[in-house]
Amino acid sequence: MENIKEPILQIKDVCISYTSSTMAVKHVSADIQKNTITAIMGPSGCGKSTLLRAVNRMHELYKNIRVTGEILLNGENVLQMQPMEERRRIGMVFQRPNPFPTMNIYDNVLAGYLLNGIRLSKSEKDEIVERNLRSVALWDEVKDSLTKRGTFLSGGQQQRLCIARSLALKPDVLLMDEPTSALDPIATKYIEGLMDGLKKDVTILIVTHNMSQAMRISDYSMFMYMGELIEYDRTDKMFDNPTDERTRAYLTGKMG
Ligand SMILES: Nc1ncnc2c1ncn2[C@@H]1O[C@H](COP(=O)(O)OP(=O)(O)OP(=O)(O)O)[C@@H](O)[C@H]1O
Repeated sequence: MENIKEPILQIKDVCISYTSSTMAVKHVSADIQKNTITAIMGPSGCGKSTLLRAVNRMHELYKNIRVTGEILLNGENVLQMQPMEERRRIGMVFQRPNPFPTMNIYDNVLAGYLLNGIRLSKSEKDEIVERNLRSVALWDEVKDSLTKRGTFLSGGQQQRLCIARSLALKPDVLLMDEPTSALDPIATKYIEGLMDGLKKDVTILIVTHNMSQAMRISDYSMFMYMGELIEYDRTDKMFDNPTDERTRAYLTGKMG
């Protein structure tokens, strides 16, 4: 694989264990190119979500988990950043859309600011809400119902709202853990269609089970197997001509 010219994120020899006897992620190293989409693929249980969560320090919610190695964001160690700073710079979108149920649509977009006690003028708020709802192509659909709860929206709209909420803080990196797996095919296509346009502002790292999705949307792909990063390359190269037999077996459906 070519050298990554402008790595925004550098994962260096990361190992993650939930228990003392097994490692869920084993010595993973990878540089992630700025303003691209990188897909993380692999069979169930291979460590994709565990790795993604560590990039956002979500692992700190788990008892007894152990993370070694370094994860650098623009050269700064994420694992040692102030949690609030780290959450602002690295956003996350989950499998199930999770708008804050007590907040209306407008406040959901601003949630990162509201929850962190960051004060904004009314015009700043209006601007942030409109700009971010436009970036996920939701503005026209909700501009007349901004005071309604986010949970009134369809699943696909809720997920776009959650993406807008993450983008509102202008993160450097957006992590997405199977963001369309709970959505119908039309809502999925819609979100996939947006992603290319988001790359100019944010670097995306996405876990997906869906190989054709990875092929459609990503510039680079990683294939993980039993905690190891087996192959990492340009997506077209990996799908056309994988180097490792295990990658080939997975991509041709011979491995779960
Ligand atoms: N909270 C946890 N406690 C203990 N072990 C866990 C925990 N979460 C995950 N694991 C284990 O870590 C390994 C990696 O799991 P992980 O969820 O990261 O895989 P994955 O590739 O994301 O799987 P899937 O595609 O099914 O979501 C698995 O062996 C899993 O059983």
